[in-house]
Amino acid sequence: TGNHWGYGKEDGPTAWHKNYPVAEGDRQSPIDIIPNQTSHDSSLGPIVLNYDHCTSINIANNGHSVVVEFEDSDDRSVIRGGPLDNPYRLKQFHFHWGGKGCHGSEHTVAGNSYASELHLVHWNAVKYKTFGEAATAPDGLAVLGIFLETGDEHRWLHMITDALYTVKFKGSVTDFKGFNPKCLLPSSLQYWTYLGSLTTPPLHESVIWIVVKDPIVVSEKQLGKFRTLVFTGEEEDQRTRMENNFRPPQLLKGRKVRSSN
Ligand SMILES: NS(=O)(=O)c1ccc(C(=O)N2CCCN(Cc3ccccc3)CC2)cc1
Ligand SMILES: [Zn+2]
Repeated sequence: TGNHWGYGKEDGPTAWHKNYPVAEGDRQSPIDIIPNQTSHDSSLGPIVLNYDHCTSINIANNGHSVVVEFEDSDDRSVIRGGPLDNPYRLKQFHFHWGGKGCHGSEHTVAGNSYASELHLVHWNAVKYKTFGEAATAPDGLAVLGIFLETGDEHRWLHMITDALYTVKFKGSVTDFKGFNPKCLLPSSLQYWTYLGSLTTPPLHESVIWIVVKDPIVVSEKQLGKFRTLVFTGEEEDQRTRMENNFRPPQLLKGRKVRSSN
């Protein structure tokens, strides 16, 4: 029906262009990042995150991923520096992941995928009045991408995974206050940056991507809890496990990927 989209055979990434022709545009995401083909740019300063007064509101299953939303009515939690000309306000973060033992990141590095990818979504509230308006502007959004690889248990991820049972079904939302996503970042914020798009419909070409080079490590058990979510609503008889909710890499089409030092 209508603009319904998903990650299945019929409604997945290869079909999105039918309802969202920009899927075949010149600045689509994700991409395969080939480190020795990126250009090192010494003018690229460090990424600065001011999340200390961030206010998480809720955690939700939107039928595509699990999303933690933030209060974004002022500049209490922003990202600045690096390739950004303005501070960008934190709006939400969410994850993309694979099936058991499979990989599920969206960006790949020299053809290699990670188990999962965390996206911290920020919007340019200096130039635009609302997130929705920013989401359609070429410099409207800044998304910080963090790779997750499996290994030892992550000491703070349990704060997310312990809440997942409350948002099993599409459309479920529960309170989720006092969570600061700074605890999900690797120690080094060295990054690659390029101009791209949302990786889900409507695929707006409005994202300045900042992909952090170092992954964080989470356990297979923690990742398995994401797979207890379902794409479908509680009222539906079909229970489709939420996994492989990632778009594969798109053509670079001549874009430059810059590397911080
Ligand atoms: N994977 S990702 O590229 O990091 C990514 C980032 C943001 C979203 C997101 O928040 N979306 C999707 C499209 C934008 N719309 C804009 C909007 C429409 C109507 C009223 C308000 C905002 C909101 C929902 C999705 C994916
Ligand atoms: Zn995403």
